Amino acid sequence: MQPDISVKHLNKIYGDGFQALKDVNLEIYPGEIFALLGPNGAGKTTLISIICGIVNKGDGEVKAAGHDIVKDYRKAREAIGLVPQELNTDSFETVWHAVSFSRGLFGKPPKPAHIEKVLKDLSLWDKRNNRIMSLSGGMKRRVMIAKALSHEPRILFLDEPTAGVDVELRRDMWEMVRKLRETGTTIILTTHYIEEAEEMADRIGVIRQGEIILVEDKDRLMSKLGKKELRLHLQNKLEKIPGELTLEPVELSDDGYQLIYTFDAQQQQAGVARLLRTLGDLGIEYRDLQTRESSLEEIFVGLVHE
Ligand SMILES: Nc1ncnc2c1ncn2[C@@H]1O[C@H](COP(=O)(O)OP(=O)(O)OP(=O)(O)O)[C@@H](O)[C@H]1O
Repeated sequence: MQPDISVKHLNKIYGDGFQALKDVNLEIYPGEIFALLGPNGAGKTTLISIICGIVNKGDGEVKAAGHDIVKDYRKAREAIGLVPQELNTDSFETVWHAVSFSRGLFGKPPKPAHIEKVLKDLSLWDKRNNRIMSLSGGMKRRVMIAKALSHEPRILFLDEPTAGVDVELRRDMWEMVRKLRETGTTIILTTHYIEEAEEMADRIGVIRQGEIILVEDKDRLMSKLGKKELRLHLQNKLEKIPGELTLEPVELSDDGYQLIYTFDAQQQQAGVARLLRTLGDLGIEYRDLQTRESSLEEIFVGLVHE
């Protein structure tokens, strides 16, 4: 199968001499949801911007839908929809007009039936005559996606689609992206959130300091890297970790008021239940507990120091 995106030996050095991408090789296939994960400044936006023709590339070859992004710029660009990180939605225009206009920017003739389908797929149909600025944050994000899909691209890039978005809206976005994939669109998203990649991606690429350090099937990657943390806020101070817990992956905070249990995302139930039972047996009381997933940055730190 011909990849929808093919990147070979791509380098990027910015004008100030900073090398943002180093020998990047990547292939993304039709109908995939591919998540590009990496910490701040890793080069995600640079890579996307090059593929989308917004930033000039250095050495190397990049193709979108089989078209070279330099020699065949128009065809390559036409195959791509981009939802940028910065949402530009302070618009007096109506949803319908904004989305139709975006299509026109690609030199495509009007096709109301397509715009209607996109708006319906994104649950924006009822809002088609509303001004964009009057919509909720979530609806505005949908409009950005609708604009990106207006010219019928087969590849959709979402640059940090849920940065700064609340949990409910994030789930909503995930659901919507999955639906889009069902229509056959190839989806590439960048994210800091490992949970987001976990929820949605078929494959994951990890980029760090301009290098793709890993491309892997999601399931395999998550079992390798995924860690969760349970933090117990204790009623009374502990001087040290009780002997019964020394075999567990438990740490005590410096002030003695928190026990921190770190576990593989895969094995949560058994370990947590055992820990809480042991605490009960020891009469150690806690007043609150929190769980959280490690951020990719933390996982990187773990990897780097291994
Ligand atoms: N125009 C530019 N000139 C010089 N350096 C740049 C330019 N644009 C980006 N960089 C640098 O390139 C590196 C990669 O930036 P990029 O925006 O691609 O990272 P990112 O992975 O998308 O990060 P974030 O998650 O913060 O958006 C950063 O160190 C950044 O400072």
